[in-house]
Amino acid sequence: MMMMLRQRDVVEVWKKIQWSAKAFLSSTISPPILDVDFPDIWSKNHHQTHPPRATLSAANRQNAALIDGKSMAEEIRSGISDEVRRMNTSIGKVPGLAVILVGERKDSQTYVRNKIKACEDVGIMSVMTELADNCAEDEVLNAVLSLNDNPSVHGILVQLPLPHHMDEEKILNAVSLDKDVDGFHPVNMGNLAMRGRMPLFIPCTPKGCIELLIRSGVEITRKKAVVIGRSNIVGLPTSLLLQRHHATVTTVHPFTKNPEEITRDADIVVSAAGVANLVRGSWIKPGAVVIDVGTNPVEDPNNEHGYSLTGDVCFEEAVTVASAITPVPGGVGPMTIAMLLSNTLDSAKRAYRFT
Ligand SMILES: Nc1nc(=O)c2c([nH]1)NC[C@@H]1CN(c3ccc(C(=O)N[C@@H](CCC(=O)O)C(=O)O)cc3)C=[N+]21
Ligand SMILES: [Mg+2]
Repeated sequence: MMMMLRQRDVVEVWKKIQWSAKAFLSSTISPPILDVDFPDIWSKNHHQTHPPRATLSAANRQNAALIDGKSMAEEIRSGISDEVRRMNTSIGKVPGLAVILVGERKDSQTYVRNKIKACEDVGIMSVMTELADNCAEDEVLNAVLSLNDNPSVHGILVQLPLPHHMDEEKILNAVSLDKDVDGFHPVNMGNLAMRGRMPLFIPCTPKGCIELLIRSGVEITRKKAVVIGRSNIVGLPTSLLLQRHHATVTTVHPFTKNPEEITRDADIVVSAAGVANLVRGSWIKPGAVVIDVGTNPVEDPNNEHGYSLTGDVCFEEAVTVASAITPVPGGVGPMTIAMLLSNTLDSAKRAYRFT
């Protein structure tokens, strides 16, 4: 069922990349795959070919330590709160975060509300720009540009995904490099990827994953790490960051042969696939550390909203095999928000040369 990228597709895609398409199509070498929109479709078969999911019982006891992202995030936030107070006392300034929300997606509204509440809790000033689903791309662009020029704003976050009619790349490129607290600007991402360079900001979720590992006493250097997923916002920067921490990193994605076997070789597994229960207990090497980035909505009649959040990892199974594991919720999610606050504080300190 896996989608294959045929040569014809590759050429079609390549035609979109105009700057050197002609040169390549007329040459004898194959065009490199620089697909701007490759289909990251995970096979749902993994679920069906496995035995039914285990449930936690005396027979399969929990062995893994729980990595408590919620309380680690609280600790970090309390430190940020102290720093914000110190800044305010000594120079009369506080960090400012601007959030741009386009459209009416319920999940995006919830995330944005949580981020703004987190700002309030630590004394970071926040401003919110809400735009309608059908607004023009230029309105979003203008909002970004005016925030770029606003000296009391030190971080700009454009909540993703944007409505389909908008050019996400164009809008993210417009965010001022030194206010890019999400770390999604291609220059920040490029600097993260290149040796000897320092990005101004590291994307929040990857940074949160590393912080979880370090605070749990997990040594990253020399470890085999597998990152499941290669999205721009999580999988890719997490791979880069683990590599900078001297792990040997393998990326698993929908075109990977034997993802189960490859994952089972890892000392550290970070899953950011966005598929509920993709990673079964059999994917985990005994004693491995599992970081579950997935926040997948699954139907849940017992929940007041009719759905609840579940990770990429089949928790009941993995918890009997791993040495440590993050829960969902209460793992990576709260750390993502803590890192956003931390990036915003860093940005304000840089802007005011406050140390
Ligand atoms: N420009 C941009 N930056 C982002 O960082 C970004 C984004 N767009 N779009 C959406 C994703 C998703 N994301 C989450 C943040 C916190 C939790 C979180 O705190 N989760 C809680 C549970 C929340 C709940 O129960 O609703 C937890 O895991 O414990 C989850 C997901 C940031 N994202
Ligand atoms: Mg992905």
